[in-house]
Amino acid sequence: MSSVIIENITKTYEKGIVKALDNVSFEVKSGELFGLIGADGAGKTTLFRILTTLLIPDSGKATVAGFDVIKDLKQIRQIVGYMPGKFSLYQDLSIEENLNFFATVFGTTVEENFELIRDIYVQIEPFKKRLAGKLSGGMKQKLALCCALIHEPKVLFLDEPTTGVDPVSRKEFWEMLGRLKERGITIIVSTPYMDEAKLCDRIALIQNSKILDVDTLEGILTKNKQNLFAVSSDNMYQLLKDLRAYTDAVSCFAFGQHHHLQVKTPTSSDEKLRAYLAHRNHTNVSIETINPDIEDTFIKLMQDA
Ligand SMILES: Nc1ncnc2c1ncn2[C@@H]1O[C@H](COP(=O)(O)OP(=O)(O)OP(=O)(O)O)[C@@H](O)[C@H]1O
Repeated sequence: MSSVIIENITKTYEKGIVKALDNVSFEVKSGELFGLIGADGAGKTTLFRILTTLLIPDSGKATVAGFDVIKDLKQIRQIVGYMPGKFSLYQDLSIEENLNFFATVFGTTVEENFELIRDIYVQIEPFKKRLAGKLSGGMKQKLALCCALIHEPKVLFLDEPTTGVDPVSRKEFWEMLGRLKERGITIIVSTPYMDEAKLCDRIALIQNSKILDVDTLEGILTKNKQNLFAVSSDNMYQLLKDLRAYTDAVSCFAFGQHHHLQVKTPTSSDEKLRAYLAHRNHTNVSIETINPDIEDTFIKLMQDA
């Protein structure tokens, strides 16, 4: 059963000049941990605001747990938890006060739903008198998650919860999401970090207001096979230019210590490429055939779009 259904949602700002969502459609199944992956400005926050009834789309239809995001906003607000990317906490209230405040707004108490947040809350409880404004990034993130959970939502929307958070806290956060999923909560989480795709049941890739693909990570990688070489030499700057000018090149991008070169021919030999680079006076050349990862695939989908 689908928990969230999005059909042809379009949203613009500034009298139609800025397109934030362009005919977006996909479904999230009940109990899924679903990732919305895309760079800054792709449209993730706009979609979350529409699904949590804070914004009205220009056109299209969406339902959350069967409720319509325009007609049934009261019901939706009772059953969703939303952790916005920014400003979800009252900085001059303490941990304890923030939590009590959010519980009261939803007509519940911290005690009533404590079991749901216990795991997360025990980690910040020693600091419960501290003002939210004085907490570290990781602690703020845990408190914000507790506040989004305190009314026991059926569907949880988390907008870039791990942006700007250290790697250890990021890992812990995803482990917490795994435990919440086991309790049957549908979770939709947005992130600009491609490596977090592997932690989701399914993902939607979003770029420039459009959905590029929706599937499992494996599904997306399998559908978008490409012939790739990881190439390096002593002169990486010139190498990028030369690889882009290579006759068999489709595209080439810098990836850390290597450039990833996509070639047209499946049987393209590295010998031919090696000879070409030698002719261009490159030294210390390394060429390796590699399988594309999610970042390579995202770039390919962007080019195909
Ligand atoms: N209130 C607004 N007025 C005008 N343009 C806006 C507004 N909110 C968002 N936009 C624009 O809409 C597009 C999508 O923005 P959105 O915030 O939804 O993306 P995002 O993927 O969440 O990125 P970010 O993490 O930077 O917020 C961007 O071009 C953004 O500049």
